[in-house]
Amino acid sequence: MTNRQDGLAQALDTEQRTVSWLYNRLDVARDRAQATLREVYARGGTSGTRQAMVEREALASEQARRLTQLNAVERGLCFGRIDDGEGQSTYIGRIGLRDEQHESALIDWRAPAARQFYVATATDPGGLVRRRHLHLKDRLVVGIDDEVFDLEGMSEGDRHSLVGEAALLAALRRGRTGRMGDVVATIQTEQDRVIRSGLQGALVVQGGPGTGKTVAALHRAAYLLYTHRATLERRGVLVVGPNSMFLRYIGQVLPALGETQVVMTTVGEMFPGVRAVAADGPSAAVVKGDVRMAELLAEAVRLRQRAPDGDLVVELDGLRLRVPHETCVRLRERARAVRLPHNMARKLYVTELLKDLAKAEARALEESLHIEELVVDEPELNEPLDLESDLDELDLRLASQRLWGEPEVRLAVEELWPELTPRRLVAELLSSQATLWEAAPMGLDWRELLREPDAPWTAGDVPLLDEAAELLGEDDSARRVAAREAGEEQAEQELYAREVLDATGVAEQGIFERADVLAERHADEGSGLTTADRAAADRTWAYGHVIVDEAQELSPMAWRMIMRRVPAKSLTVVGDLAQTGSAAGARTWGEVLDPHLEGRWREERLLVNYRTPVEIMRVAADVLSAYAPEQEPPESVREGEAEPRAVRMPASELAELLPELVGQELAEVGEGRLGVVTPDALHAQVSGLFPRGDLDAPVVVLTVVQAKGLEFDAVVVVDPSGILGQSPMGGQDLYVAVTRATRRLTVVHEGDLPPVLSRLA
Ligand SMILES: Nc1ncnc2c1ncn2[C@@H]1O[C@H](COP(=O)(O)OP(=O)(O)OP(=O)(O)O)[C@@H](O)[C@H]1O
Repeated sequence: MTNRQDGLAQALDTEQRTVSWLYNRLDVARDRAQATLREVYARGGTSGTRQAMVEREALASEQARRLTQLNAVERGLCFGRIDDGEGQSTYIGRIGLRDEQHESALIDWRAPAARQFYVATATDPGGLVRRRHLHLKDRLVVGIDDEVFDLEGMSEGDRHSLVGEAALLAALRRGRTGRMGDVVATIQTEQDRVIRSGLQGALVVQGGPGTGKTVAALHRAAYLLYTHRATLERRGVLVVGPNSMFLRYIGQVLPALGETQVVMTTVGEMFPGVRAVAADGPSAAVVKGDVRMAELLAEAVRLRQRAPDGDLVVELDGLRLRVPHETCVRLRERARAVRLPHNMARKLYVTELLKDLAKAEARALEESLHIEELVVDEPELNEPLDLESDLDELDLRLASQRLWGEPEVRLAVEELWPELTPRRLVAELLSSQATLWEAAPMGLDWRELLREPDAPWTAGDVPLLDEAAELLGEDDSARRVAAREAGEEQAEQELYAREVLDATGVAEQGIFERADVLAERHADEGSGLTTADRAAADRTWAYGHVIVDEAQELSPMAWRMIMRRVPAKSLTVVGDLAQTGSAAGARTWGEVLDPHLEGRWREERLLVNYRTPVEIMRVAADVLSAYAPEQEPPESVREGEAEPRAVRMPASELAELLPELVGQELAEVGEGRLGVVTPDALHAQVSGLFPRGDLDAPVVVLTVVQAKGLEFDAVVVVDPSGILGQSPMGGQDLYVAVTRATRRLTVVHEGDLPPVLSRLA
């Protein structure tokens, strides 16, 4: 055995001992959590005092959460070690663990003490002499990578055990599984800056394809939850992605980091009860996303607050109740002046109108009595009646209540100031040429909006529904009373919770930070709902932090909706302006963010591409310089195994030749995954050539919109000219398509290759 092999064997042996011991600590922690859970359940169901119940619930859910977390970190529990010049070693892992003496044995990757593992460089080692990556298979240490910052500072023994292969490159060479994995072991310094950036304010992460924007944003979510758990568990974290396929692709990253309480959604799903299933054409998308749609909707609501053409006349039991036109106008203006949402202002309007109708009823009654000409002997009874002015407040209230029960009165109110739901307002608006014409501000091409009344909702409609909900408001007085009562209850719950923490000693174990968090979790006693569940179901939920991925695709109207979800304006905005595919999307970050944040946002740039090898990136750079010359392509971190190529294939032979080509490519990537990216128009036809597959299937056929944010070992781009021509952003679409591959790229074309791909000719 050479000295070096000897050193490696020794190092593996040493690390194995540490790692086995750490797994043992993990098992002990799990057993303890399980035992506590069993014990809590054994104490019975809903019997006992309220305090006992709260105590049981608190312990049970907390231990269950802890167990989930402990189970999630089984794979790759410990992945790194840093050594300082004093001979001190620190192990870094997915979770923090302590030894029997309560001394720290494994440091959570998010803790400040772990930071040096990610940021130390040869020029600025920050006191480290070595950084070591540990590669585990199950619980076995199978490999070690060392980076030495100070050879002199290391002991003789350690110098012998030095091992080196860049951990990052090893991670990047791994075949894709169809799901994004976490990268805790290999976070790069520029990504670490993004991940650990403060919670306050908005952080924009701009970077080319494959620069790790998504992965960094997700690790940032885990970091923020760890660092600000009290705030964020209470308010929740929302991740907004471009489509449900993408959400499935990234769905395992946070659970693998032990974080399960994050709400993930798309713009099309952000209005509870509505699922956007259709897509808008580029022109309609631009108009729907235009910020002037907010004015149009506000005007559409005003148009639903009508005054009758002449006087308001309601026929009731043979009486004609007449409210003069001017009175109706005055009532409407008074109700508008309170500046409440439509449905709330309606209450005021109806109350006032009913009073006027009650007076009108009295007048009508009086007139009818006069007509009958009551002649009585007693002279004082022959005085003209004045029923209207005889009505006092109580009479008016009673009369109003009675009138509100009359269908004729309801009908009249429905005509003048109807109660509206967002869906009704938007559906009726978008299918009425006359209303659109009347409500649209100058210069907005409202004709693009026209559609059938029962047309399915699109993702572009969802921000309109949300805007409408704001303008209409809901009558939430009952909910507010309940909330006030719940607030009183909360104080009581907190007291119980604090007692629980003290009594059980759980607080000392550092599992809970705050009694109010615990109390809030139990305010929903019996429903079993978590913060994430409650937040996802509530349109008006105010999140503690929002992460928007592929943020360049969002329209100004979608931004208005997102900003409503995060009043504290604590956001991570992740995207690439060079990949904007939606005609309604962003051209600059300032243009979409300044209206909400007035320049109060900071930007980090990621410049290194971890996905696409140099050879493929050269092709992508040609596309970028033709269609978005102001944008810089990122620099690839590695060389590829194969030159990208173009294959000519007549459309008539696609059915036969494409599966053949895909088969060859699949054979090249072995266990890896392959994505076929097509123009929208070819998607159905090409999909039909392959067994239907989701992300885990070896072959997936996608449009560019669906492929956004995803990656595959091999990519076959079909009909690049079709992609270029399918929308005003076709150039950006082609850039997205050719940057999805981690190893191999093939472009299939029928006619001449578009000039931007001439490198492949
Ligand atoms: N530090 C890292 N260690 C290991 N792998 C990494 C690292 N950073 C990024 N990667 C890998 O690079 C690939 C691209 O990352 P990601 O999808 O986050 O990029 P992106 O910038 O969001 O790309 P796009 O703009 O195309 O959506 C992923 O497979 C990711 O796991």
